[in-house]
Amino acid sequence: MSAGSDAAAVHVAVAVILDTDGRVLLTRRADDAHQGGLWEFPGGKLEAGESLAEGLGRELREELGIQPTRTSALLEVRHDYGDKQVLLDVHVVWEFAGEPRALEGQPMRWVDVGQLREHAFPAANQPIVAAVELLSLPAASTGGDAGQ
Ligand SMILES: Nc1nc2c([nH]c(=O)n2[C@@H]2O[C@H](COP(=O)(O)OP(=O)(O)OP(=O)(O)O)[C@@H](O)[C@H]2O)c(=O)[nH]1
Ligand SMILES: [Mg+2]
Repeated sequence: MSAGSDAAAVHVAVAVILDTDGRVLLTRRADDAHQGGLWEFPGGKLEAGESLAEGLGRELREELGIQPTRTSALLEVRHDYGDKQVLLDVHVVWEFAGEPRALEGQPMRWVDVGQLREHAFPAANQPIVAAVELLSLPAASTGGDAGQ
């Protein structure tokens, strides 16, 4: 019937948030959430009638208390978890206002791009990690020296 269609997919705004050193902000999903206990890029489901920019801004305000001020589209990922289909609309947040705080009590950490693969992510995130590794970022963030 609707094979190949993603009409039933949940549309999710996902943010790859960078600091001035080119590190990436990760949060960990609650144990009882879908894909619980895994690391994620902050974000969440769009509400009815909401644009991507509105949804991204709302989710980052709710989860972290920040406001994105410079963003660009990175990629879209469609993934079927079996119990749920998602469309991840991924944007890079190059600049933001405010200081991120884990407002929902979620574990949160800044990681160098070279450390991303040390974290367990939902399966849909693998192409996101690969795309982030290809971004042009400060050399320190790509691992190797790891000096702070
Ligand atoms: N935020 C986020 N969601 C992801 C990622 N990867 C991934 O598969 N998802 C999936 O996207 C879906 C929606 O994300 P979410 O649970 O953050 O939505 P939300 O913030 O609106 O949560 P809520 O329903 O508790 O209000 C979940 O099924 C989640 O498993 C990711 O990197 N970040
Ligand atoms: Mg969320």
